[in-house]
Amino acid sequence: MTARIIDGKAAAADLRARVGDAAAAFEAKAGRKAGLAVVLVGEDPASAVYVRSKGKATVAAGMASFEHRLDADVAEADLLALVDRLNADPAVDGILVQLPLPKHIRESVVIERIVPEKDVDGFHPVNAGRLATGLEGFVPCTPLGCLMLLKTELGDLTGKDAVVIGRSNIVGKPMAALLTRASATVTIAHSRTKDLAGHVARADIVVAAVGIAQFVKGEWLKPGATVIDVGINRTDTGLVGDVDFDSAASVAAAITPVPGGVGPMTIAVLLRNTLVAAYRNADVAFDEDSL
Ligand SMILES: Nc1nc(=O)c2c([nH]1)NC[C@@H]1CN(c3ccc(C(=O)N[C@@H](CCC(=O)O)C(=O)O)cc3)C=[N+]21
Repeated sequence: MTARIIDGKAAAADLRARVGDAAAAFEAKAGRKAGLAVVLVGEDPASAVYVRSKGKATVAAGMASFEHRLDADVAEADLLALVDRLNADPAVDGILVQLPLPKHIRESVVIERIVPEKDVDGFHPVNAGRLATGLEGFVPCTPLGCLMLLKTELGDLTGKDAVVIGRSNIVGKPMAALLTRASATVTIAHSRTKDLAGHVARADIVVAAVGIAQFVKGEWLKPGATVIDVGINRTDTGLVGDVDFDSAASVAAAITPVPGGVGPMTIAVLLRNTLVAAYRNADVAFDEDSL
């Protein structure tokens, strides 16, 4: 078998176009653009590239982009003061503080300072709790993008066996919560799971978010499985995912490539979350399921 390649770039372009329409409608109703503030601390080149592409995509979707760059040695208190200003700014609907932060700044303190209503990353513990308990909040962009790709690929996920490899707060845990909410049967595994191959062999859906290049082998997969590769690992030969793509593509029914899979969806969902925040914060009615 040779797997279908799930085109994340096309799916992301599709979502961005729908967000663009809804952003224009928001501006007409609210009399202002939806706004996203992105904060970058330091000069990490990869982070700078992401922040630039987020800003471009925000403007292209008809929303306002506010970029704040702080020196790598900025005091934690100064970053918190900026977050306070953004929390209070009515032109800002969403706030994203690019991670990772320099070692001297406590990420958890910064994330908890963002008001949950503007936490479009969905990293605030209040939003994590809302997802876990089925309340309305914000869901982290990468796992929500993965869920959208899975629903497009498979339709209803009820009763499907899913294995999520990786248990981070930003991908693995929220991914498992979303799949559970979608009535899949979910196993959360990780790099030290005993007989990981045995767990993967039973899965209709495999989400790899373990952060180890080409960790998941095609031989582990159930023939016909759907594979979502969240990994972005820079190697001598270029970008590779957490899945050994060539061996997996000969067993799976469908698989996301790296690049061009989950990554572009992450940015499109960030725009989606920002627009949803704008409608909620402006108290303008909106069918969130239309995105
Ligand atoms: N507060 C915060 N929120 C984030 O969402 C966040 C963050 N910090 N820190 C860094 C990670 C990483 N991230 C990516 C976004 C898009 C691509 C993406 O579009 N990738 C393309 C291109 C990859 C490339 O060529 O580098 C692709 O996979 O096709 C990748 C990675 C968001 N992150």
